[in-house]
Amino acid sequence: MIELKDLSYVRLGASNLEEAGSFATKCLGLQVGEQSGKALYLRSDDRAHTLCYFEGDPTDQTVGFEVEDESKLNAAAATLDQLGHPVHAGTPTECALRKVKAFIGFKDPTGNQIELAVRPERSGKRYFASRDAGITGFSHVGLSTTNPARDEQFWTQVCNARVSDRIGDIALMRVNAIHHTIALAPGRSPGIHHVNHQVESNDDVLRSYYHLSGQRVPIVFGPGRHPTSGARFLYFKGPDGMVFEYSVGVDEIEDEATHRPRQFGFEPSSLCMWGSRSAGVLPPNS
Ligand SMILES: O=C(O)c1cccc(O)c1O
Ligand SMILES: [Fe+2]
Repeated sequence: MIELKDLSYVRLGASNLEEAGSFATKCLGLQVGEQSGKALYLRSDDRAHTLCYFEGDPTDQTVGFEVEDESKLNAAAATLDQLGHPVHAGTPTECALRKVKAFIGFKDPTGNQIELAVRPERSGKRYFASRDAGITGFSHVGLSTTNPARDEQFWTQVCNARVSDRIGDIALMRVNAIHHTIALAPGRSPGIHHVNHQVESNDDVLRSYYHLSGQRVPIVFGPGRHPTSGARFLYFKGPDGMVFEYSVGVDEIEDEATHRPRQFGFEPSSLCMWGSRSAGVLPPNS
């Protein structure tokens, strides 16, 4: 079994790197860790980066997860290979671009580009952004799925994710105590559905609602509250249509051994208990 320890980074192709950088710093509230040539490294916590925008195709999107060490990485490569997922071992140049000691890349059954990494770089400097969005960290990703049951099985049976809750057939899955690190989202093609950062308080969610509205950033869902994780949230659209989510107050699963996933209906009240309706984002295109 592959054991994912944590979410490590997302890599997003940007059609206009300057625009992406401006959104990330002035709207989202990330800190530029480093700008090197055609890549922009952005920080949200004490790591060297958690988001990398690179000049390229916006459909080129990758999620990186941390695994324990190189021996676990090698075992993961063997497992994936056995299951018929072609595995690419990161070259030294590719490792340097990700600021990790080693990584492997593969595709999940939908075709999402996934990487497993060891020893992602930390920074001696604390995260300090020029826009105070109240970000406390990088928390989860929504991943497109063309077959929710098949992909839930892959993530739980191969990668040791555990289902915390389901909305219809859509699984919210954890890899540690946090309610979910991976949320599956039905879609027609692979890709990242949304990128979540946690913020400190309800005030931060609402402050951002007004700030982003003023910057003419499209708000696509919320402010609202998820009955599943209990989090208060706001979703908005960034460069090349990528959806970002702020949330605060995501539950932790207290007892790993006894937690049973709850089943929520596939209906709007399962996504927001305050009555907010999404603009085609959740469920996608509805
Ligand atoms: O936080 C959640 O519970 C949640 C539920 C549905 C969709 C999401 O993106 C979520 O973050
Ligand atoms: Fe989310």
